[in-house]
Amino acid sequence: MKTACIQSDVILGDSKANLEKMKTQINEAVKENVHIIVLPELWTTGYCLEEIGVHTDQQEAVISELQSIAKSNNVILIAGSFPIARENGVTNTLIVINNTGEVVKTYDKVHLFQLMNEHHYLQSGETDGLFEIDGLTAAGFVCYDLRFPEWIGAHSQKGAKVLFFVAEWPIQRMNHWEILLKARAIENQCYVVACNRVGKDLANTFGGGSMIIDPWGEVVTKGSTNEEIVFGEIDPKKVDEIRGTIPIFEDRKEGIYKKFQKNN
Ligand SMILES: NC(=O)CCC(=O)C(=O)O
Repeated sequence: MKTACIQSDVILGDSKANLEKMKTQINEAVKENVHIIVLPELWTTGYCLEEIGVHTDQQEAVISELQSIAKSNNVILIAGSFPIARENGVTNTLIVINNTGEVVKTYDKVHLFQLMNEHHYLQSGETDGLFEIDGLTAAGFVCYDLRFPEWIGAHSQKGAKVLFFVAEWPIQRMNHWEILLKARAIENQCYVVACNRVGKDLANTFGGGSMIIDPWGEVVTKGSTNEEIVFGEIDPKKVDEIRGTIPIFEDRKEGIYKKFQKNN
């Protein structure tokens, strides 16, 4: 499955301009016959959290345009995350669109990142990130979720073979980004596909470095710190091969873990 991560820069608070730019980049990716395209976290608005409520109205039109793009190009979009207005506030929501243009998954970021003030402006999600694409079980997460291995692991234990991460991850913690992505691939014996933005906002410079990592922890492809499209292949058979070689899911000792948690 040929996969592309579009690690774009983001114009702060300008959904229309960001969509126009993203459409051009999606067209470029489509020319390379990709199966799956992954976009970054909050790429329509960036982290303009103080005024995020003003931008939520425009997201429905953007998502509907992406649905048409997915359908007309026969491509799956792990469409990044969007600020979505809910009853209790605004969530940072990952959207997955299949190749017939249907929204097949919405996942609200569960772990809000205090260092970037998300907890002051956003509501956290409470539901899982599992979905199916072309008969393959996958899971999607948003940025800081990467630091929570129990949460990611719960998804591989439910059958996920590919883990998608969409991010706005600052450049000063790129060593964490790379090590954590590799660790999540190895410990879950999953492909990891991670798309991070580049460029700056008022508070941060973002590091790009989008990656595809195979279930053995080998880097299939890695982006630079510049705007670019990062391409790589996912081979789901490799997941089964590696799980057959070192059967960590069979060897788990669920009873012992539960006993320890209960007694402490
Ligand atoms: N947008 C985010 O969630 C950033 C997470 C991050 O930078 C980290 O170090 O974790």
